[in-house]
Amino acid sequence: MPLIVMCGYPCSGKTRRAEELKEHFEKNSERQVHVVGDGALGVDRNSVYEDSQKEKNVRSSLKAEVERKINKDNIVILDSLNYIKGYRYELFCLIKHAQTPHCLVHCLTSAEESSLWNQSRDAAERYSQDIFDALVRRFEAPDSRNRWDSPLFTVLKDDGLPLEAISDALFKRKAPPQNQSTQSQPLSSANFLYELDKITQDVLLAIFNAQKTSVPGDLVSVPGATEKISFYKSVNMAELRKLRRQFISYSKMHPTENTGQIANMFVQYLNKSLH
Ligand SMILES: Nc1ncnc2c1ncn2[C@@H]1O[C@H](COP(=O)(O)OP(=O)(O)OP(=O)(O)O)[C@@H](O)[C@H]1O
Repeated sequence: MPLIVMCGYPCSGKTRRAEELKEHFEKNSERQVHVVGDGALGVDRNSVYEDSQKEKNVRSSLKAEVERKINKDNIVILDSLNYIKGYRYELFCLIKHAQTPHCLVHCLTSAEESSLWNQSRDAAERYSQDIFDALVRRFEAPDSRNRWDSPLFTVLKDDGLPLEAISDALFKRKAPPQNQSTQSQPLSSANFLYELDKITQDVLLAIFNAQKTSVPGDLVSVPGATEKISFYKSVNMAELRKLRRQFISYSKMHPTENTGQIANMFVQYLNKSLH
C-alpha cells in the first residue's frame, strides 16, 4: 500500500532505519513490507555513483521495482539515497497514480559523521572518499513545503523513529488526488522552471537569428544543444513561440533531473514538430 521513501547522505543510517520500520510494521500490522533498495539490486556503490548513466539506470530500476511492488496490501520502503528533488517528484507522481499515501524519512547527519561511519565500514561496503564527497555536494535536501517531500520525518542519529506519526501519515491520510498531476504548475523546482524558460528562450533567439542567413535544408546549431535544428521551410516566430509553449507545458509535467538535456530535448521536439 503506502510508500516510505528514505533519504539522506551516503552512509547516514537509511538501511538501519528501513529495517527498523520493516520490523515495526511486520510486528504491528498484517501487511507485508518490501524493502526496495540498492542492496537488493546488488549495486556496487562506487561503480554506480561515479557514472551518471549507470546511476540513472539504477534509479529507473528502483522506481520500476517500487511500481511493481506497490499494491493495496503491501508497504514498500525505498531504501536508497533518493537525493534528487526531481526523482522524489517522480516518486510522488507514481504514488499519486497508484492512489496510495507516502511519506519521507530523512536520516539527517552531518557530512563528517557519515564520513566517519563510512570509513569504518568493510572495504566492500565503503564509498570512496571522492564519491562520498560528490554525493554530499549534490544532495538536494527534502523540503516539507514541497508536496512530494511531505509529510517529512527528519531523524537524527540518536532519535527514536516517530513510529506512531509515520503510521498515521501512511494509514490515516488519503492518497493525494490523482487529477492534480495534470493541473497547471508549479509542479517542480523553481530552478528547473527557470532553466526551462531561459534555455528555450535562448534556442528561439538563436533560430530567429540563424534564419536571417540560412536557407531551407541548413542545419542550425543552437546554444546548449549537441543536436541541430533542420529546417525544411522557414518558420515564423509566432509558430516557434507556440511550439515553445507546448514544450514548456509538456516538460512541466515531465521534469528532467538533468537540466543539461533541456536544449537537446527542445531541439528534438522542434525537429519533430516542424516536419
Ligand atoms: N544511528 C546511528 N548511530 C551510529 N552509527 C550509525 C547509525 N546509523 C548508521 N550507523 C553506521 O553507519 C553505517 C551505515 O549504516 P546504513 O547502512 O544504515 O547507512 P545507509 O545510509 O543505508 O548507507 P548507504 O548510503 O550505503 O545505503 C552502519 O554500519 C553504522 O556503522
